Amino acid sequence: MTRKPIMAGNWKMNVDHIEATGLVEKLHYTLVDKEWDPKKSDAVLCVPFTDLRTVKTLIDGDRLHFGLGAQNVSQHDNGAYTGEISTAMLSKLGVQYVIVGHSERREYYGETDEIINAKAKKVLAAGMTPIICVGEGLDIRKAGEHVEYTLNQVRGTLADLSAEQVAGLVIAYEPVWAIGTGEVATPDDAQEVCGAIRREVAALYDEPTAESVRIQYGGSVKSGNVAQIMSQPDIDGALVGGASLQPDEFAAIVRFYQL
Ligand SMILES: O=C[C@H](O)COP(=O)(O)O
Repeated sequence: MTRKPIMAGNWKMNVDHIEATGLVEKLHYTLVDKEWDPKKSDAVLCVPFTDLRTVKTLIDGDRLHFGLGAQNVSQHDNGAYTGEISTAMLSKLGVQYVIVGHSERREYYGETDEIINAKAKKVLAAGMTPIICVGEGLDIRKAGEHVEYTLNQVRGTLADLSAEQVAGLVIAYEPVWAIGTGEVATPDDAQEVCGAIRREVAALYDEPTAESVRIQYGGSVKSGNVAQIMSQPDIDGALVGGASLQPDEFAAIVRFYQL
């Protein structure tokens, strides 16, 4: 089984909808210049809610080979949840991927594995693909408990999902201490946990499901370290923050196989 690499740019709370047009166009032209082959890697743009419509219009109008992603969603269907956005609203806009449980959502907005699991179920029910984030903080890493801690998050966030659902989704392993810090996990560190996640999926489901699920690494991924990270057997892509705001950098990450 060969898993198609998936590079997702998480713009976080950056880039308004006017700026988004320039960023997407620059990224597109850089990739065209460098002869990116979209059959070799998926490129997904996870943009702020207010940019979704603009980016979707560009993708459709210019037939760009980018997947469209959101960074969060409500676990509720509709109703009195001021400020929230539903899966139905996202799927109507043509969103294909939704990041759920990013460590910033866990840390600043109190998202638990139960909430993230509920969100993932809603995303799947709406026909979109969740990118489920897991990963340990520095204290857990220092205590040497990072594998068990992360696997616990995997079990919690995948609870009650079917093998078929898990086979099609994306799990992003992001050690919190490596996010936005310039401190990248070594390829071996990243592989240790990504390999453990795949074995856990095999134990919870079966081998074909584990072979099919795509596992990303995230945390200070740049053009200079992506090739080494991607050379690891259980790493199928990257969830990229800061470097996804720079068209040259993100284009190089998407074309990691040519570096
Ligand atoms: O979602 C992306 C991650 O939080 C990684 O962010 P970063 O590439 O800026 O370290």
